[in-house]
Amino acid sequence: MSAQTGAVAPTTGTHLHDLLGPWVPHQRWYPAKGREARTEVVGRILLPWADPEDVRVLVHVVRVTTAAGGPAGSTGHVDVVQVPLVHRRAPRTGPDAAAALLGVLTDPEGIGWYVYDGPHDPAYVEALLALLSGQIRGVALDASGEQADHAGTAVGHHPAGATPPEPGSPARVLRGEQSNTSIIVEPEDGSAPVIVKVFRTLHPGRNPDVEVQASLSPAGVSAVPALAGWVEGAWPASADASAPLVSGDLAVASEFLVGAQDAWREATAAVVAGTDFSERARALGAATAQVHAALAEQLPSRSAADDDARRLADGWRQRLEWALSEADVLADRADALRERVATSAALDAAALGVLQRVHGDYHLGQVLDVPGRGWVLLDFEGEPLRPLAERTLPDLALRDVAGMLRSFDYAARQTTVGLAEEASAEEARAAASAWADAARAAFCEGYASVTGADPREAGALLDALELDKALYEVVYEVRNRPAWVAVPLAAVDRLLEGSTAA
Ligand SMILES: Nc1ncnc2c1ncn2[C@@H]1O[C@H](COP(=O)(O)OP(=O)(O)O)[C@@H](O)[C@H]1O
Ligand SMILES: O=P(O)(O)O[C@H]1O[C@H](CO)[C@@H](O[C@H]2O[C@H](CO)[C@@H](O)[C@H](O)[C@H]2O)[C@H](O)[C@H]1O
Repeated sequence: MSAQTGAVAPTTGTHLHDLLGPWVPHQRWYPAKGREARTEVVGRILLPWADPEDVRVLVHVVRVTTAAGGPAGSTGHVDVVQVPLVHRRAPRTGPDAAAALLGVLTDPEGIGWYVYDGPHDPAYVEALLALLSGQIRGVALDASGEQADHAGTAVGHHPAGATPPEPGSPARVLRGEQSNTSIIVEPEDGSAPVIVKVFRTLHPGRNPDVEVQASLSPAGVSAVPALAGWVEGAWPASADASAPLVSGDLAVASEFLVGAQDAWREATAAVVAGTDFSERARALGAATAQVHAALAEQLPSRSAADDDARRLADGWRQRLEWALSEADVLADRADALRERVATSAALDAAALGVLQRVHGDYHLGQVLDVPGRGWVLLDFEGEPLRPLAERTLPDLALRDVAGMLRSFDYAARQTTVGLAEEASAEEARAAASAWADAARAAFCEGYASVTGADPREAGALLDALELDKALYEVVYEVRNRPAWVAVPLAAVDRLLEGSTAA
């Protein structure tokens, strides 16, 4: 559970793949965890910052092709990931240098290069800041390492009035559970600190995190961090020399919220201490409703049509089949789940109301408690396991409510994972359940205090969205944290038995 370099012994090789092959699968952001996959470098972008004779900052674009099959018969697919590396003629010194070393690469001239994980190497961080402030542009390299014809392969932007930190400002990689890799930059010249999120899985088109921050922060919405800049890139669609370029965002920079504490930590501390969280959950419900209102105002929104109802229902059915193919722990429940989803999928567009841009992967880890500012919502990228095109479609705001209700359940019940079957464990489970019920109810009340409608009135629709989320979570846990799969699995069972809506 770390965004830092995975613990892999450095290797040596004559091809970059010799180093990437053993290292990439151990990284937190590797999209094919636990499955058979092939990795292939399809593009390289040189960030011309350091002296290229001694230090080369290279962003590698790697295609990860996951094989079909596996224990539950999952379908294969392709992910494109960003792997920034720094190649150095001499080894780097410093506290985290050894941990960030992938290995030593010997080039065709017999010259050795020490290859480091970019976010943990100051040369990459400096180049990233130089990109953001427009001091450099990335340059595409072809397979032989020569400059390729493709223009504009990495270009930084920042909003008028924002001043990205100067290259060389002190920086550190955020440690913690993350799908991407974030670097906190705290300039010494008194200018505003920023957090730069380096996207790991790349997608064509505007990243929703960039889009949402660019729309909400100028509109004065303080419950979302201000945008400080972004880096747009272009990379070949495949390793074929004639492959067309695909463009999309490589990184986003936001104001760094100093002294903030995330809601997951606050909530889990409250569970452990047995403290009531209702007041905080109520405020979070109200903040969520306010951000939903701003998203509906700033980005496209419309009344749901019959097509939308069909799309939503198809989405639930597909999600269930995907979850069944990915997680064999669901196999025993397949019939009951198909029956439940078929019932929920008999939807009427009128019951859906308005569709709008939503957060899409809303949970307690996506919210910060900022001193003097209250709850601030982060990470509008949507679910990392869902295709990007789907994540930006107008959707039900209720999906985010369901996400946060699931998260209160997680916060409470993860404390009881692994407890033996004894009386004290039963008591702990009952206390966790009561805590979750109270937090879920308060969140809905807070939401209703802004919109005038309590999300629980949506009844079966809210349950269907929670079930959809819990199925996603089962797959997420199977892939990332198998010890926690019992948490969403218990929710699947409760939802199959009846409603769990608070
Ligand atoms: N603007 C910010 N200020 C302070 N901390 C932040 C900010 N943005 C993100 N973080 C921290 O980084 C963590 C990961 O950020 P997030 O955008 O959710 O990344 P990911 O998409 O990789 O999960 C958050 O949980 C939070 O602790
Ligand atoms: O990395 P992201 O924040 O984009 O989201 C992914 O990872 C989350 C875990 O960090 C995962 O959230 C699940 O676990 C949370 C507790 O760690 C819990 O609060 C959430 O309710 C639960 O969904 C999220 O699903 C995944 O997309």
